[in-house]
Amino acid sequence: MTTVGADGEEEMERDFEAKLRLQQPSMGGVSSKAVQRTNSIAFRAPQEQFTIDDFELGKVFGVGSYSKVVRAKKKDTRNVYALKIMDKKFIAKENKVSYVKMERIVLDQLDHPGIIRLCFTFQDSYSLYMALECCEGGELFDQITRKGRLSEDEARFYAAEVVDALEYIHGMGLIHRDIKPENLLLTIDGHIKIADFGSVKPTRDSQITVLPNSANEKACTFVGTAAYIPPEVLNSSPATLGNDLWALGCTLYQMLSGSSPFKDASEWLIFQKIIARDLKFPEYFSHEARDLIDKLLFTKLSDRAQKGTCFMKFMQFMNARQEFLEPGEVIIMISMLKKIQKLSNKKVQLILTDKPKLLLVDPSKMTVKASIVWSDNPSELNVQVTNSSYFKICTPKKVISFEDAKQRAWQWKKAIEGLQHR
Ligand SMILES: Nc1ncnc2c1ncn2[C@@H]1O[C@H](COP(=O)(O)OP(=O)(O)OP(=O)(O)O)[C@@H](O)[C@H]1O
Repeated sequence: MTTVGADGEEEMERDFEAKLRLQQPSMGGVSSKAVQRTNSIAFRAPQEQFTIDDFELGKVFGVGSYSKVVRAKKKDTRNVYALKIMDKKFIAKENKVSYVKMERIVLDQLDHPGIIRLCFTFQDSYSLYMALECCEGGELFDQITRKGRLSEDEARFYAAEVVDALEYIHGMGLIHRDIKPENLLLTIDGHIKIADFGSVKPTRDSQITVLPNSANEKACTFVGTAAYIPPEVLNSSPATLGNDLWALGCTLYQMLSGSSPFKDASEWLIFQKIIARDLKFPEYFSHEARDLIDKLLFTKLSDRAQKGTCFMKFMQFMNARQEFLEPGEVIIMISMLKKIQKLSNKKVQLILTDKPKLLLVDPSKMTVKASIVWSDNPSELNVQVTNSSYFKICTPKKVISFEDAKQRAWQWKKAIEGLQHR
């Protein structure tokens, strides 16, 4: 980890600000592009000249290990933010400079409805401030604590949203490394947003621009939270995407049972449990939930990270209570999309099955809202792609427009046309 003195503080201020310029990575560009290490970055979220007096401060949303997050209303615009306030001296003393820089730089380049958005930053002599999109619904952790545990339907809904955002994060070549219910925040209307990107690590082929050395930094350093750390990290193996799968397994277990699977009185005892894979399922877990969690918590990394099997188990878990599927009917493609309407846009799951069937499902209840009449004839059913994020499904009666944050518009067209020509 970086040792920080007065120079460290200066470096932190400089990197936090956007004094430096450079090309932005092309979003959705070539995935094999190497991690860009650079001294200069042109930030999307601007460094403003605001002061804390420009805001009316409200309740404290939460306190992290090196920050306090406060509800803050900008006096002139009346816009509300979650202001993450970090004391410069404390950050320097606690060696958290690299975390702050990483979070600032990474959040700036991410753009997904399931990820907290960074709006702008500013600073004064004592503190660094990050104005984040506000999550008024609190932490998923509190939701679990309040209810004791969540139903499988609720867990399915949250798991689908987390997986959606995590797929995007992994697709950008990032390992989050601190997935846990405390870092899954809820919007006022109950949707999940992943927060706390201080522990993020870019993979070698990441599309994200980072500062020099930060891709190698902390590679084998112990980061994250004890109860959610995979066994290989305890053996000093470098971080992989498998870290987040393991943590997702622990989080899903916690949603369904109320506590994390390897909970114990001390970190040492927790680590013993993790290494021994001392995993017990309450008897009320469904077969599908057990199966998925069991897979996500495979000790052997190569088994855990086998994408196909994980996806299959996830689908089985998601399908477990979906009466709209006939026995043996298989989901070919599923996406959380925005259905674009005149007055307000709506989040929907678009599902394509092998029947073939095209269904619009309410993601919070997993109930069918509408079914698009299937036809093998392209004049009666076709997909028009505007760009990788926008497409329309057209039938003689109806045209439905969608926005796909994961930019899979062309994949949707291919999947539907593939079934028409089967
Ligand atoms: N955008 C937000 N909206 C509402 N609350 C938030 C937001 N961001 C963070 N919080 C709250 O503040 C807490 C601390 O934030 P965060 O995890 O980012 O801080 P940290 O110092 O990086 O913490 P950690 O110790 O987990 O690394 C969160 O757990 C959450 O309760």
